[in-house]
Amino acid sequence: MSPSSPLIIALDYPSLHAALCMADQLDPNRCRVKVGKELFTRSGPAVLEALHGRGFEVFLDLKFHDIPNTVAGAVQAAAEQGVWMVNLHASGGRRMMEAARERLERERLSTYLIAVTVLTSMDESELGAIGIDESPAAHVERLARLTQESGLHGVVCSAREASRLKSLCGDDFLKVTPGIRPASVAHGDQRRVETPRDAMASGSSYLVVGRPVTQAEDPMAALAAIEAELETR
Ligand SMILES: O=C(O)c1cc(=O)[nH]c(=O)n1[C@@H]1O[C@H](COP(=O)(O)O)[C@@H](O)[C@H]1O
Repeated sequence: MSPSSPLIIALDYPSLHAALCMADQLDPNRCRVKVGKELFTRSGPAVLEALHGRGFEVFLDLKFHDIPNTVAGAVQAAAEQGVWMVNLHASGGRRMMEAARERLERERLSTYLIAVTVLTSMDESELGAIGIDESPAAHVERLARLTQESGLHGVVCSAREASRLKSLCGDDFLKVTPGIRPASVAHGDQRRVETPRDAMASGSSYLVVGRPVTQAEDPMAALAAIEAELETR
């Protein structure tokens, strides 16, 4: 059964063993998990098998960005391994996104396909330095529109943009929001952050939480505090 919780815990660990130690403390009925570049590069598909075997729905976060044919093949490979969700970069463009979506349709694979808009670690000055002269919010909007027109299920954005995207793209278009920081937790490399409660209030569909839980002195207490914060919304 799919968990009703919006929480996705980012298993950003340097080994399969470390990731599974955390997964074994988590309840697949209460959260989903995310496998990212570091863990997948080290452990490969074995980590997906291990997490699926424990009953978790897995978001494979490899943020594909390449020519359409290559990305379509990579998305198919991810979906064939049974992941719940996979992502690519919206900045790869419409043809790339359409090719990936069409491949999933052709193969009758039901994995959620979403696109990263503007990384939550980026602010306006960093966007300017790569030649994008609009605010993060405006650029997120532009890429979210393109993503929706390309037929994907939703986007990764910061929770700060979620409410605008909700009115622009509708309730069913997924807003997956990393950069979640409970009030007392350091922002680290994240720039466009929101607390768990405010992220849900602004229309996020799913909250991606990594270090506030995984690097906490007591990860399970940190997770329980976030769950409690969400319950009092
Ligand atoms: O696609 C993602 O998951 C992602 C997109 C984005 O814009 N920002 C972002 O932080 N992420 C991922 O979300 C997780 C956030 O982790 P913490 O900052 O530790 O909570 C990391 O695994 C990032 O790779």
